[in-house]
Amino acid sequence: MAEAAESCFLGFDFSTQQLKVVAIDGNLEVIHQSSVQFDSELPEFRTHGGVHIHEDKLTVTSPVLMWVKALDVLLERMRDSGFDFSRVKAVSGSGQQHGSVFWRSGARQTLKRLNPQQRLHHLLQGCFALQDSPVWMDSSTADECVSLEASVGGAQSLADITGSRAYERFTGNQIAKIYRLKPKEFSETERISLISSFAASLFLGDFAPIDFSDGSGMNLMDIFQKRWSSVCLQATAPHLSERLGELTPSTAVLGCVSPYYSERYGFPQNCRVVAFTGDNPGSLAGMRLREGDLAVSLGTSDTVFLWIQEPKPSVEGHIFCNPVDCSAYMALICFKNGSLTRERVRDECAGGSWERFSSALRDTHMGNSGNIGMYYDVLEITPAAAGVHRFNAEGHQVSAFQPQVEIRALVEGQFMAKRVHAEKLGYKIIQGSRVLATGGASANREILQVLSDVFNAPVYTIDVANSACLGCAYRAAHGVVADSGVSFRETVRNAPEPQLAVRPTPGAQEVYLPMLERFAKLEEQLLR
Ligand SMILES: Nc1ncnc2c1ncn2[C@@H]1O[C@H](COP(=O)(O)OP(=O)(O)O)[C@@H](O)[C@H]1O
Ligand SMILES: O=C(CO)[C@@H](O)[C@H](O)COP(=O)(O)O
Repeated sequence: MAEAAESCFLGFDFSTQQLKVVAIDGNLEVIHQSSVQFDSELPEFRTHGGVHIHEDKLTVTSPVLMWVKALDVLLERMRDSGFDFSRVKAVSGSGQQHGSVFWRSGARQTLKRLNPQQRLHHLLQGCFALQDSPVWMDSSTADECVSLEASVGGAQSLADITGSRAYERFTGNQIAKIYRLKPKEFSETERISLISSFAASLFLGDFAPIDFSDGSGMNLMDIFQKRWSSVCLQATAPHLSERLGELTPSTAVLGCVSPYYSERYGFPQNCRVVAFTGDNPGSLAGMRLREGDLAVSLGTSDTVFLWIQEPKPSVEGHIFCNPVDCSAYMALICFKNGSLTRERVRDECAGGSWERFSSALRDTHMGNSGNIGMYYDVLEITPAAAGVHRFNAEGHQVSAFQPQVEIRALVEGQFMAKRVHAEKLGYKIIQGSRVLATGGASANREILQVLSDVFNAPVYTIDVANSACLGCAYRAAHGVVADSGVSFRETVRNAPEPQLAVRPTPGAQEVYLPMLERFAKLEEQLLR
């Protein structure tokens, strides 16, 4: 035990709005947490919510050097606070899913010869063919999606191969757009990484492979064979397999950290780098999800995901390879209008205060007297709809609600959409079902109460709001023993269990069952 307390594992998360890290010791106890907010701490990149929304309102990118500089700042801050890097046995991490990094020819040589006297963002400034990386919020590739689906025989055929029909934010469609609109930059590109494998490359000092789980979010990988689908690659861009490199199991050790980290920060030379993955797969690991549980992540995006054994891809939602068990899968639904929409309504109806936002939820009743709202500030993913739509108890569209009613309508509407769409994918709430909540908004008890009431199930949380970081610290610890046959479940056996946060209010089922039916019909009506 004493020896275990001496060792340490790091989990990083390059998410939409910030870079975060969690350190655990060998007993899996959290010993350090830190973060760098992109908008406020790196203002020179002029992002809003970590991104740039372009004039067409569909193209959304982030400056790649902002992520690199955030890593400089985070590691320097840890060193200056006395963090002992010499204890770190392994690092792993995650990134917002689907985003892509285009490395310029020659970048690999630069990565292999990093001068420890200099900051990474100076060393790597010439390394990117595209300075602005497409990210998951982008929805500018509708044409590429149509063309990819047509080339494989339709949306369901594409889902049968890659786990998802064509989605605008998925990396293959983003690559096809860059190939079409920026042929010069594309031809200068030596390697295309996901944000997760890009981050792993920074630690490795070499190009890191894309892992099976995050690779499932590209519309390019055959999720059953766990290799690139040649028909999808050909439909996307020429010579793509060389540019994408190999795929790797999500539990693989990729190598040791670059000497840069030993010399600059004091990492041991044999500190292992375990494959990085997507932030939702990282959260699945951090929440120690069990079959039957439903996870709800309330970050910049809202997502709902589950552990599944027998995947049945459909034209709604996504199937990804499971990040901790190679024989399993995970199903995921993504909602683009998550925290940023809650923040807008908080600012307009609660004077910018979460406390007043929460009071409004406490002071209004379940079911909101029959008022229902759907808030799609930006073109939604699930369902593909835009605009704000409010309906009164008689089902008539109205132009405004009172502030308190607006707040409840937003939160109830967001959670009813999650339940309706999860049930469409076959998820059933049964006796003993647990909802596991994570992400920034899971710190808000009143929001969790609405979640619990709408799902009529108890909601659990873990101590660390960033389950992706924690999950990747666990994955780092697992990676060093995975080769000797130890399972992830075995590795995290003694980690703290999720704790009960709230139970459904008595009577919730009677209120929400009829309301969910109304919500589903109104949503269908809206789409028509
Ligand atoms: N008390 C709170 N109530 C509701 N939402 C909150 C609260 N505190 C933080 N948040 C939300 O959490 C969001 C950030 O969540 P996080 O999971 O860290 O995002 P990401 O990982 O996508 O960068 C913020 O945009 C903010 O709206
Ligand atoms: O697109 C998806 C999942 O398919 C998003 O969930 C991104 O992975 C962004 O994650 P957050 O930064 O919101 O956690």
